[in-house]
Amino acid sequence: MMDASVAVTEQENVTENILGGKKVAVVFVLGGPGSGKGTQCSNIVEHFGFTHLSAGELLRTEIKSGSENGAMIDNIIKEGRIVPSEITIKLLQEAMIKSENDKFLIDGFPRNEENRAAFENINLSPDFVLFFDCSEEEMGRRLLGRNQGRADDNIETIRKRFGVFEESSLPVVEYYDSKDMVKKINAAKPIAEVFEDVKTVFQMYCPKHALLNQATQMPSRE
Ligand SMILES: Nc1ncnc2c1ncn2[C@@H]1O[C@H](COP(=O)(O)OP(=O)(O)OP(=O)(O)O)[C@@H](O)[C@H]1O
Ligand SMILES: O=c1ccn([C@@H]2O[C@H](COP(=O)(O)O)[C@@H](O)[C@H]2O)c(=O)[nH]1
Repeated sequence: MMDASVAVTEQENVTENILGGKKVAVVFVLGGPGSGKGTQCSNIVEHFGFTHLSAGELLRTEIKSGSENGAMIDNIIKEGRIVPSEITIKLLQEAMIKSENDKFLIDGFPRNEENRAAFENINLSPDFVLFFDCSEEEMGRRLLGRNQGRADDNIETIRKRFGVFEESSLPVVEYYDSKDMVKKINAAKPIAEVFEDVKTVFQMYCPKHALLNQATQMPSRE
């Protein structure tokens, strides 16, 4: 797996990602439950002008909206299992089309091979995959301390989520790693230190943003 300090260059030979009439850039943000994906995505949004789409958050919003799939999604999340691809992909597509932005962090998706293949079937592919690597012990501590009232942040569901991550989600990371698309980050460090490593990856990916940020000390909003 490539270390995060190795440059990610904008790929010349990838299929163009066209969605809703615009060309979009997608970065998948993967890692175990509690590895810090959401926390670091907020920092990336602020510094590099991406829009953060958390698949889990879109599903929780769908439950709250009282949609016909709400009860089914709720049950799946409480059991730590994975929602069928067509539901999650529809929510992600709608959010990307609705957004005025053209670059997206897709956080917590794809979670299994079926998710990954279904995303490829809509002719979108990620520019790269940011993978937050952290021990279960540390992730468990963080989840139990998160205190956001999430129905799945209890010890029983956390154990199931870890099992699903190991069995179904890690193979997705391995798949992208076999294509040299994974930037692995040591997520066990304090938040600010993790972000230093994340910044290195994104500065290499979007050097124009890095220069703008250096010149103005302001978040880029291109
Ligand atoms: N590097 C870190 N060190 C210590 N605590 C952290 C770190 N990163 C995040 N946290 C805390 O751990 C908890 C989980 O973080 P976060 O919600 O970002 O994880 P996540 O990977 O998005 O989780 P999930 O997949 O369950 O949504 C939060 O309370 C957050 O403040
Ligand atoms: O693509 C996805 C993303 C999430 N889920 C379900 O939601 C919960 C919570 O996800 P977080 O990323 O921790 O917010 C997850 O355990 C799954 O049950 C999903 O099915 N598909």
